[in-house]
Amino acid sequence: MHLYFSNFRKYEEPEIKSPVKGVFVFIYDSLAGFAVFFSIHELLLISGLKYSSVSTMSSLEEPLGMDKLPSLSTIDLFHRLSSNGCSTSGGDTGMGNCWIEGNTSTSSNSDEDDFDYEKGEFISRHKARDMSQSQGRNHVGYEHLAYFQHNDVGLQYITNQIFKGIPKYVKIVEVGARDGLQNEKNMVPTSVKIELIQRLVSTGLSVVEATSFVSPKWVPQLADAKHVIEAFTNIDSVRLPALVPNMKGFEAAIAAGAKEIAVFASASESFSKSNINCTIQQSLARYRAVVSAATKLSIPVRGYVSCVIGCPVDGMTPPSKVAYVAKELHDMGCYEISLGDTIGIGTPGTVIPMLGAVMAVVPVEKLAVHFHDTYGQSLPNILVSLQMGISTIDSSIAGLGGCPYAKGASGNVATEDVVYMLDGLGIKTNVDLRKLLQTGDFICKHLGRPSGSKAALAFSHKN
Ligand SMILES: CC(C)(COP(=O)([O-])OP(=O)([O-])OC[C@H]1O[C@@H](n2cnc3c(N)ncnc32)[C@H](O)[C@@H]1OP(=O)([O-])[O-])[C@@H](O)C(=O)NCCC(=O)NCCSC(=O)C[C@@](C)(O)CC(=O)[O-]
Repeated sequence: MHLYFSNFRKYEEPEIKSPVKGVFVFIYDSLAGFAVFFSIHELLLISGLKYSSVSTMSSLEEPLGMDKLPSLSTIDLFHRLSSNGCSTSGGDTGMGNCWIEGNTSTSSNSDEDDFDYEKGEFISRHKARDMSQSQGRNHVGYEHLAYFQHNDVGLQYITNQIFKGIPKYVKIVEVGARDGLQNEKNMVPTSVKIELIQRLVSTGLSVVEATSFVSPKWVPQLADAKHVIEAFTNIDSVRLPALVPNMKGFEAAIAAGAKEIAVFASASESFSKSNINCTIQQSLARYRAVVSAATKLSIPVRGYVSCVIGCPVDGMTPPSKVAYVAKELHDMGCYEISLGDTIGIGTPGTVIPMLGAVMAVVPVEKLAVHFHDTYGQSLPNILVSLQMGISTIDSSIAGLGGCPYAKGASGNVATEDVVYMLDGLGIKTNVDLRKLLQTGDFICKHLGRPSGSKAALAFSHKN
C-alpha cells in the first residue's frame, strides 16, 4: 500500500511566501493522503492557464449544456500533456496502460522562464532542477510549483504524479437492467426492460448485464429473465451477462440463450445466508460446479464478491476475507472478479486496503469495482481504484439499484456520472454521454422518479 502513497511526501515542505504558492502547497498536501478529490477542471482553474472553456464556465447553479462540456477541452489538454510520456503497450484494453508516465517532457517554452520564488526572479529550468536535487528533493520539488504556475511543464509534472498508472481506457459494465431494477417494487414490463437494454447498447456500452436467473419467489421483478435473454439471442456485438445463483439458474440461462453468466458470492457470512440462503463455502462449492459446466460450453463467467467493505449484519469485512473469496472465484475460472461495496459504506480509506489485499492474490487486470452510492463516496472510490490500476467499473444508468437483501443500500453509482468523470479525465470509454442521458431519461420517466445521476440532473436544467 505504501507504494501508492510514496510518490507524494518525498519533498521538503516549502516555506510559503506568497498566497498563490500557498494554494499550490495546500493542494499538494491534500493530494498526499488521497483524502481530497479535486477535479482537473479545478486544477486548471486554480492554475490560471489559458484554457478557454474554463474561463467561460458558469457557476454550479447554472450547469453547462452538452455543447459546452469542459471535459472536451480537458481531454485535448491531457493528450497534449501526455504526448511525450505515454505508453500504450496494452492497446485499448486499458489493462495496465499507464498513459501518463512520471517524466516531465520538453516544452516549447523558453528554458529561462521559470520563477524562483526565493530569489524573486526567473531562472533556468535546469538550474531549478539542480537546486532541487542538491537539496535532496527527489520527486515533487519546490521548483515545480513555479513550473506549475508559469508553464505547462509544471502542470504536466503534477498531473503525472497524480495520475501515474491510471488506465487509458476503462470498460464500463452497465448493471442497471439487473442490479438497477431488481429492487423495484412495481413490476417493470418486459418490453421496457428490453428497450432499456437496447438503448444502453446503443450508447456504446460493451457489457450490459441483462437479468438474473434467480428464484422468482426471492426476486419477483426478474421473473421474466427468460424472455429478456431470448430477445437478444441473435445479437453478438455486445455482451449481456445474466446472474445465476446455482445449477438450476445456469441451466435456465443457457436454455434461454445466455452467452455469458455471472455468479455472486459474498465476503460476509450473514449476507450470503440472507441473499442466497447458504454459507460462503456452500456457495463456492455451487459455483465450482457452475463454472465447470460453463467452461465446457465456452461460456465466460464473471464472479462477484459482495460486502467487500462491510455488511449490514456482520459489520466491517476484513480485507483478507474479501481476498480469500476473490481468489477462490478467480482460481475456479471466473475471468473477472467484481468487488461490490453492496451497502455503499466504503471511502478511499477503506477501499484502498481492501483493493491492496485483493490485488496481492488476483491480478489487477482481472478486477472490477462495483460501488453503491449510499454515502456519496462512489466517485472518490472509483478514482482511487483507477489510481491503483483497476480499469473495469460497474455502474447503473440513472443510479438505479439497491439490493433487496441489503436494507438501506442505495443505488449503484450512476453511469452518467462515471462517464462524465472519465471524460473529464481524458479516459476513453467509447460511451456516448448524450445517448446515456437520453436512456436515463427514458427509464426514469418510466419509473416515475428523478434520476439518481448528478450529471443527468445538471444537464436537464440546461438541455
Ligand atoms: C439462491 C436461491 C435460489 C436459493 O433459494 P432456496 O429457497 O434456498 O432454494 P432451494 O434450492 O431450496 O429451492 C427452493 C425453490 O426455489 C427454486 N429455485 C432454486 N433455484 C432457482 C433458480 N435459480 N431459479 C428459479 N428457481 C429456483 C427451486 O426449484 C424451488 O422451487 P419449488 O420447488 O419451491 O417450486 C435464492 O436464494 C435466490 O434466488 N437468491 C437470489 C437473490 C438475489 O438475486 N439477490 C440479489 C442479488 S444482488 C447481489 O448479490 C449483490 C451484487 C451481485 O449486485 C453485487 C453487490 O451489489 O455488491
